[in-house]
Amino acid sequence: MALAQTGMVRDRIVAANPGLETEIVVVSTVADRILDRPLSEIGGKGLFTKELEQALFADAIDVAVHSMKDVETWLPDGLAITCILERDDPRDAFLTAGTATGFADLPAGSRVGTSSLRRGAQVLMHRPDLRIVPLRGNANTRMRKLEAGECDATLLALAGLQRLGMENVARCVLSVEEMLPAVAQGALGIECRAGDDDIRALLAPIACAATTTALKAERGLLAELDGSCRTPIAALAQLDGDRIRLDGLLFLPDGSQHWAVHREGTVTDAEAIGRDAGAELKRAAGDVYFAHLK
Ligand SMILES: NCc1[nH]cc(CCC(=O)O)c1CC(=O)O
Repeated sequence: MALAQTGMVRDRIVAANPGLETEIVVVSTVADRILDRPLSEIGGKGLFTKELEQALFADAIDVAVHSMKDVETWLPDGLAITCILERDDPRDAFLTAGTATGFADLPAGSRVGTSSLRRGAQVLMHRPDLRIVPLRGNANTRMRKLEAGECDATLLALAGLQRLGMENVARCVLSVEEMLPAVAQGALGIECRAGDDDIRALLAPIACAATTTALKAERGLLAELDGSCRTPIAALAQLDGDRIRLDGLLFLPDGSQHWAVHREGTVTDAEAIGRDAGAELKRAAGDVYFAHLK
């Protein structure tokens, strides 16, 4: 998926800057190498970005293409996300080798394969009778495991499937009411050295203002909470002209309890709206919740 989306972003950069010469440098990350444990156990999301950031510092690359979902809340000094592209569909897709049309009609006791705390908690919130089993690997590996019967169903970001040209494997796309996406799901961002004005200028034409605003709110919410992969959090901001609506959910990992927040306001306040929503969730869930996750 990373290679597919990097190629797409490169094509966008070249389309906006005709004649520009580019080279794709493949950098593998810890998250690519350790596939047998949940990310929440290995240590969170820096795992997708650390080696790319080292390559930026070392001048081995000039831009790093990230799924914004995998980008930590705080970036290292000297680096910046200078460009966020127009968001693809942020929703999750439901996949099964059986006959179910969504997780709502899976037989009781079915095993849903996911190593995402957010997806697991949210499935259990709606269907406490289902079982969550760990499942990692790229989309093809997960499909193979699904077909081999390691689980009865799984969930994957629709945007990722689309970038691989695999959206047809989805049995259905889950509504955001059923499965609120991860912060920034479906959005790609470009990180570069903060002072690199030449690169900034090349990227400016492909940036999306609406997505940038939505992510300010969602990432603002995350920043107020413990924005690591150990906290099951979901959030989605939707824009309508100069209005922004933000929905957030915080769960206990077993789905037995959740806290919801909804905020509306004007786009200029996006980040404050996110922070405010995050603070409300934090207050509602209480310190005990966060102590429990540490
Ligand atoms: N955690 C891996 C990851 N990071 C971003 C995406 C999906 C693509 C996106 O959100 O841009 C995925 C795969 C998935 O969750 O199914």
